[in-house]
Amino acid sequence: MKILNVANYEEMSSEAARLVEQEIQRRSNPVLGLATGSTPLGLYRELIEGFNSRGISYRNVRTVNLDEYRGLAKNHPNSYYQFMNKNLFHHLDIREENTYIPDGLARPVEAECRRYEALIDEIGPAHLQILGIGTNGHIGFNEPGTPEDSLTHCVSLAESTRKNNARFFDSPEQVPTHAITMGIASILKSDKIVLLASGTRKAQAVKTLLEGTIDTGFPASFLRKHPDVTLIADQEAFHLAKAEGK
Ligand SMILES: O=P(O)(O)OC[C@H]1O[C@](O)(CO)[C@@H](O)[C@@H]1O
Repeated sequence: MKILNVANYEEMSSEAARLVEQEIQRRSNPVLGLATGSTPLGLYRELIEGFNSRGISYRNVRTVNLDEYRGLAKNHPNSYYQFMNKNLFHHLDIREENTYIPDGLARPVEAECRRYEALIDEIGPAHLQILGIGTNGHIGFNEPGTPEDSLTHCVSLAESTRKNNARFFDSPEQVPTHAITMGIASILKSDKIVLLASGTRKAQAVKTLLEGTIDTGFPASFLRKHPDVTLIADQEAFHLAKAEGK
């Protein structure tokens, strides 16, 4: 794993944007794997800036998102479909039909998971996948216990994840109990992975990622088996690992 230890959130975001833009400029039909959550918001602001002032076009870019809440319609304010439109897609020249996110309402859910995995294989896998990390080591919505060979599937969200994400909803009870997520194997299909971590809240997760064992108890640990992962983390996120000389 390559490690970029940066000063702060802004630097993490601009380093990540630099890697994404490099990928876009060197390919005729780039495929980006995208994430939600608060961590990539700064990256998305940088990409919008790159579109507005550095002339980076998304006309030929296709995107596949990691996950979507189960039971939320596309037009629900907390759906990841809305999140992506509001925080990125609506500010770029990307074509709507080139942006893919699981359908949180599709039934049966197993068919939607199979459709999404087939889509990843058909248009992708991603040339570059952006990831955040949960405090419990989840990537996408792959909670602890998820097997390494998992493909897109429906998950029951950990209470800690629902609690962490409650800040985006009017009340904690409104956080959906389930989600559709790319599996660990689906994520590892990507050519390159860029994992972002910022703030003291993520320090224990970064330490476990770098120093713990590779097993299902900490899903992000499987990233250590991938040949091209770059961790971009700021000083606060690194401080526990650093305290032990890492
Ligand atoms: O970036 P945040 O908001 O800390 O979330 C971390 C992770 O949790 C999720 O939002 C899912 O709960 C992921 O999409 C994200 O990578």
